[in-house]
Amino acid sequence: MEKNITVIKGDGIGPEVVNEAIKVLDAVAKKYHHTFHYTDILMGGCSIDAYGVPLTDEAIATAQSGDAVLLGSIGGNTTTSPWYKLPPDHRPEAGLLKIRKALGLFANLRPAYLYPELAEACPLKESTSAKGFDMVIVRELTGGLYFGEHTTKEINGELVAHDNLVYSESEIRRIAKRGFEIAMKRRKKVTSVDKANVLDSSRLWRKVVSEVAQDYPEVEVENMLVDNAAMQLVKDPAQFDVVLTENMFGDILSDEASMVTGSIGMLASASLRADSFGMYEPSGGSAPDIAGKNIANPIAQILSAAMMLRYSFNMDEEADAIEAAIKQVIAEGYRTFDIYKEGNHKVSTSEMGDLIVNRL
Ligand SMILES: NC(=O)C1=CN([C@@H]2O[C@H](COP(=O)(O)OP(=O)(O)OC[C@H]3O[C@@H](n4cnc5c(N)ncnc54)[C@H](O)[C@@H]3O)[C@@H](O)[C@H]2O)C=CC1
Ligand SMILES: CC(C)CC(=O)C(=O)O
Ligand SMILES: [Mg+2]
Repeated sequence: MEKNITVIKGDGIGPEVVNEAIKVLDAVAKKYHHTFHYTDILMGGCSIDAYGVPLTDEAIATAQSGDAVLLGSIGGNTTTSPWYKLPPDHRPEAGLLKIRKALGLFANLRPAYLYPELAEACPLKESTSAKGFDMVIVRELTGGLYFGEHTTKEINGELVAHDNLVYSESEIRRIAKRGFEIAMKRRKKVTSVDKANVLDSSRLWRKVVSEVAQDYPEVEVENMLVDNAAMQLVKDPAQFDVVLTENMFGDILSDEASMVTGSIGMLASASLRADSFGMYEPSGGSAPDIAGKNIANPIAQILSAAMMLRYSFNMDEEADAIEAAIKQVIAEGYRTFDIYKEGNHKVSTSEMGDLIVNRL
C-alpha cells in the first residue's frame, strides 16, 4: 500500500522521538512492502519562529490532503520561553488546538496498560500493580473549556479572567457512541467521568451518555465524579475498561493514568473523527527539561505510529508487529531513563528505536 503521512515533529523532544517512529515505520514498510511518503509541516514554537504563527493555513491544507498525521509534541517551558510572552492565540498550544478543530478530530483515544515487566516502574503499591490494568481513556477533543471563549478584563480595578465551557448534545452523543463502540470490542464496561454535582455541562453529559447507553445493553455503565475518578485511578486502576470523559478531565486523567503505566513516555494516543483519518501523538508534551539529550522515551511515539497503522491504514498485522517488538525489548530489560530500575540496560532514545527495529 502507498500512504501519505504528514509529519509534525514540533518542539522539544518531538523531533527526537518522531525520528525513531519514522525509523520503525520505514522498517515496517520494507518488511511488508508498503510505501510511506512523509511530508513535514511546522507547528508550535518552531512555526512561530519561522512564520510568526503557531500553524499556517498552508500547513493545515497539507495535513488535510494526506492520509494521516504523525505528531510529536509542541511547546516550550511555559515559564521561561519567549513564546509565552505572545498573546494566547499566538502561542504553541493554539496551533495544536487549531489543527484538532480544523481536522475535526473529536475522539482522543489514550490506551493505558501496565506491561507486567514494568510493574516495578509503576509507583503504586505492589499488591495493586500486581493485578495489572488495561484501560482506554476516550476523551472528547474538540469541545469544552479549551475551545470556549477566553477573556481577561479589568473589572472594578482588578483583572478578571473568564473561560467558557460549552458542550452541545451532538458533541456529547458522538463521543459517547465512540466510547460504547470501543467498549463492545473490549470488556464491555464504560465509566463516564463528569462533575455533574456542580456543572450543567456535566449534567447534560450524563443525560446524553445514559441515552446512548440504551443502544448498548450489553455494556455496563457507571457514572463517576472526576475527583473520585482521580483517586480511583491510583487506588485500583484495574477496575477501569473504557473511561469516557470530556476534554479537560480527559487531559488531566490521562497524564495520571500514564504515570501508573510507569511513565508518560509510554502513553500513545490517536485523535480520530468518523472516517479513517487520524492524528497520532504521544499523550505527553515536549518535555523541554530533557530535550536535545537523546534520553526521552520514544515508545509512546512509536506506539502512536502503530495506532496510525491500525486505525487509519487498516494494517493490523504491521501494528501487532510493532507492539510485539516493543514488548520484546521491554522483556529483555532495555529501558530509557524514565522507566529504568537497577539491573536493567539503560538505553538512549535512538538506541531504543534501533532495538525495536531489530526485533520487527
Ligand atoms: N500534545 C502536545 O504537544 C502537548 C504539549 N504540551 C506542552 O509541552 C510543554 C511542556 O509541558 P509539561 O507540563 O512539562 O509536560 P510534559 O509532558 O512535556 O513533561 C512532563 C514531565 O514528563 C517528562 N516526559 C514527557 N515525555 C517524556 C518522554 N517521552 N520520556 C521521558 N520523560 C518524558 C518530562 O521530562 C517532564 O519531566 C508545554 O509547553 C506544554 O504546553 C503538553 C502536553 C501535550
Ligand atoms: C494544549 C493541550 C491541550 C495539550 C495537552 O495537554 C494534551 O492534549 O494532552
Ligand atoms: Mg495533556
